[in-house]
Amino acid sequence: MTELVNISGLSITARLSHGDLRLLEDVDLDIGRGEVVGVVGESGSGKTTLARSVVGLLEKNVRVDGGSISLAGEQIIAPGVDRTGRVRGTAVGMVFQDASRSLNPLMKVRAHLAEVLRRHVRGISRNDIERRSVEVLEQMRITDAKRVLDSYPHQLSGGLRQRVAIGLAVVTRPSLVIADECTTALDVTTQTKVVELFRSLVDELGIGLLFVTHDLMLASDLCDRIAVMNSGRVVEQGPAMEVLDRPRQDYTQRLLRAIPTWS
Ligand SMILES: Nc1ncnc2c1ncn2[C@@H]1O[C@H](COP(=O)(O)OP(=O)(O)OP(=O)(O)O)[C@@H](O)[C@H]1O
Repeated sequence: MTELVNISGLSITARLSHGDLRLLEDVDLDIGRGEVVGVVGESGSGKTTLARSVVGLLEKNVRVDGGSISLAGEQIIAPGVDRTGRVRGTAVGMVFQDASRSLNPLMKVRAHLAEVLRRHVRGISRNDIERRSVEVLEQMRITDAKRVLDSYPHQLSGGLRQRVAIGLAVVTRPSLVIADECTTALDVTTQTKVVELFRSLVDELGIGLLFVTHDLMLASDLCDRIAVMNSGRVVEQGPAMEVLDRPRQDYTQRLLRAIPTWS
């Protein structure tokens, strides 16, 4: 599998009024093209910090003080280096937890897609915007794309809104998508459909997917590899079935025991 993302020895610290707090400690993680890598762990283990570091969306009090992140061979993050502005929204798409919050309630879906396309595809024509918008919604398995384009977010179901949010993340044809707890707000049936959609997008488009979740069952359904985080460190990583069926670390075993239906 061709390597797409290489995270090597990444350490990140937050500056607080009473001193420094280590958020990530010496994290190594690779993502290949056409590969889904799940990042799992308890609340506060550092999953979101890791995901946001790849797109440079860290808060002002947070700094990278060791290691690096490369995307398609280009270093985008290192101490004192932040080239994420040039890949965010173009080479890297993002989907966050709550689609209704990432969509502007006053804008129709058509205007959302047009805004992203105009921002990232210089000189794109009106016809191409319309063509690409319909195409991406169809890629999201949305059958009535024209109706959805003419809808405001509140006129769509939660599942459809999340499909639109995923469409917005992939409309610029990124090589990597980062999804942070993007199914958490959905009911179980809709979660399953979103997971199936992600799997087919990754297989069809050959993108890499970094899938952050606290839900190990979901991770087992979708991910090729899994990294388990605890207190800012990756404590275990490997092929999903290996990590989940034969966990080596006590911490992973405890996470699995906390799922009543896991056997
Ligand atoms: N800017 C910041 N300043 C101070 N502390 C921070 C900052 N950002 C994150 N943290 C702390 O770092 C730890 C890791 O947070 P992070 O959001 O990455 O965890 P998480 O695994 O994604 O958790 P959750 O599943 O609840 O979203 C938490 O204890 C959090 O409070």
